[in-house]
Amino acid sequence: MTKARKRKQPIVSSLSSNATSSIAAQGCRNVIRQYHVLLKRRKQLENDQQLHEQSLADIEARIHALGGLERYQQLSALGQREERGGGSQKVLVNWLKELNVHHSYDNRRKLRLLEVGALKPDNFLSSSSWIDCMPIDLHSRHPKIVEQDFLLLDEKQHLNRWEAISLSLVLNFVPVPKDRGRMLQLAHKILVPGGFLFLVLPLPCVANSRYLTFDSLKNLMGSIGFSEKRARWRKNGKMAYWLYQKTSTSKVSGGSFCQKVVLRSGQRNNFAILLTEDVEREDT
Ligand SMILES: C[S@@+](CC[C@H](N)C(=O)[O-])C[C@H]1O[C@@H](n2cnc3c(N)ncnc32)[C@H](O)[C@@H]1O
Repeated sequence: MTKARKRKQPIVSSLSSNATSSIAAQGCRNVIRQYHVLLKRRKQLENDQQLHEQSLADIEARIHALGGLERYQQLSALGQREERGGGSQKVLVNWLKELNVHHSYDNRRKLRLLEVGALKPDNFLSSSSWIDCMPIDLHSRHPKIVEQDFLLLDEKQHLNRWEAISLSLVLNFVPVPKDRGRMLQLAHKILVPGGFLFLVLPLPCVANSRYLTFDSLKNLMGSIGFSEKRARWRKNGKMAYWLYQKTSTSKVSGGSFCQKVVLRSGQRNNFAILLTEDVEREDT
């Protein structure tokens, strides 16, 4: 009798329990990393005066070969599954509860949360009695997720509209340091005074960057007008989480945090966040 052959599952598309093995997780991380590298390279080529169309076409083809944004999101969603510890929203909700924020809201007046980079429409379902979440993403995977680039939000329309904003694993997706800064500054502008910003980054973005340290991030956020309420990471862990509160007006001026400064040497990554001098200052 011939032995029934087991069909091999491709590492990245399988949603079976195989996918939760550490080898599969490593495979996912590798693809996600390659995707980030290609996004950065594409942005560099787009900005290059002597644009090599051939190179750009090559990058596009490689992004396409990896499966594009849809595949990237599919792999990222694997990381959000319960067996891998679930999504970061648990950390945000727990922190808000620790700060007793939930006591100020109820079914009639819920906390208005803008979730940027939402892979699922119902991440905050278990807190829906006091959180009203609007999920947005560059590419919507569900009718309830609004397809919207956060960086292109109409600032005036969103002014003072949000009591909390979540940027979980979004800043590191953005390839240009100035756009990362713009994201944080825009979040500050559209939050109500006292509003909360939840930030999640892969730990190496801060723990092993040439241009960013935990202290410099705290100062950079302070200059935008955020004070750090909570921070969490583990040595040798994968993720770092922060909760900030909008406590003051922005004080970004005089070039601090507006250009790259090497803070540490050695074998490190180039993750950086650059701010733009306050528009309000330019207006006055
Ligand atoms: C790694 S996934 C993060 C998913 C989820 N928030 C989490 O914590 O696991 C990054 C998501 O951010 C989205 N994204 C990146 N830049 C964005 C932007 N400017 N506006 C809206 N969504 C963005 C991407 O499309 C992608 O779905």
